[in-house]
Amino acid sequence: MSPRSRKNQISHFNVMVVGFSGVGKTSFVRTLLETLSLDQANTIASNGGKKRQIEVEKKERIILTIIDTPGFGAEYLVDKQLHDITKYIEHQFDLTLQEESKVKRNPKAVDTQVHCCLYFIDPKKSALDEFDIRILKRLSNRVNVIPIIGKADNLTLAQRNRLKPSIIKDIYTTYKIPIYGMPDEEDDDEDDDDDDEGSKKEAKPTTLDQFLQQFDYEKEDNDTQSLGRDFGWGSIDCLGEKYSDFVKLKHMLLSSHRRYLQLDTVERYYEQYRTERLMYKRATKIGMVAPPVAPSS
Ligand SMILES: Nc1nc2c(ncn2[C@@H]2O[C@H](COP(=O)(O)OP(=O)(O)OP(=O)(O)O)[C@@H](O)[C@H]2O)c(=O)[nH]1
Repeated sequence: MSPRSRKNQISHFNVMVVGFSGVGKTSFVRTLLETLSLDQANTIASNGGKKRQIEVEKKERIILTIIDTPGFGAEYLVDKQLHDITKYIEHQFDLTLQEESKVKRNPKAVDTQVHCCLYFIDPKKSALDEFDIRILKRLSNRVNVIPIIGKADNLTLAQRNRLKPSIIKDIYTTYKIPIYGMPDEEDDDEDDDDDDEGSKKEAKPTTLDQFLQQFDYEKEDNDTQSLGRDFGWGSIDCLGEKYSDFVKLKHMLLSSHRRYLQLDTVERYYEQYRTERLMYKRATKIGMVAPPVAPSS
């Protein structure tokens, strides 16, 4: 590939932020955009300003799209909101499926699949509750999920040190939710049979522990360019490793893990969705599944 065509190659990377209302999703997005020295001209607003698209690295030509979803509100609406979020993710798979089935594919088709979903956990909780579990289970069926402890500056160090292992235990051991980074049993078996394949997989970073991040942000009115929160008695620098894992997460998302997240999306989630759709189509064709009936008025 010529240096010129490599330069012109664009990689789309799409990240979704999900969580209950007020857990700091939008503040996180703002922080990320601030640290990327966002050129406002490159920001596009759609669906009420919930989607932002930017070019993050000139050399690699990555276009980052952040989908900021409305926070979960009343408990009775959680399932409806969750349904809308999963429908959005599935719709992006449908677009790829449609594109793939064309005789002549569009070489400029944009990859809109959601490569990663950051799930913000309310720091007021002492452990995951039934809603978190339900949301995490459902999302991790369709997308790479990375759990985040939002607004963790509200916690003392002791509280943080209790909450983090408790969440890890719930996800890995108690509920066995297949979030991003969870080693899956099939992979272990394959590794035993195939050493080469095994060594390739080892290269994939799988440290869930590092993914539980905490964030803090409020931009100063006088714009002194410090990304932090001023409490009067002192201020917190959200880019400081002492207070927040923001810098680590940003590096993982945009550099060290980006390709793995994109690959996993295609190989694991899209392929699974594609198989489900094709099987459903075949089943409806031979009459095993009745097509959905419109409700009678
Ligand atoms: N202490 C603290 N406050 C925060 C942090 N992040 C956000 N906040 C504050 O929490 C409030 C809600 O933050 P948002 O970022 O709007 O939360 P959200 O999750 O986007 O909320 P919805 O849009 O309702 O879903 C705001 O007043 C923020 O200033 C944080 O890391 N620490």
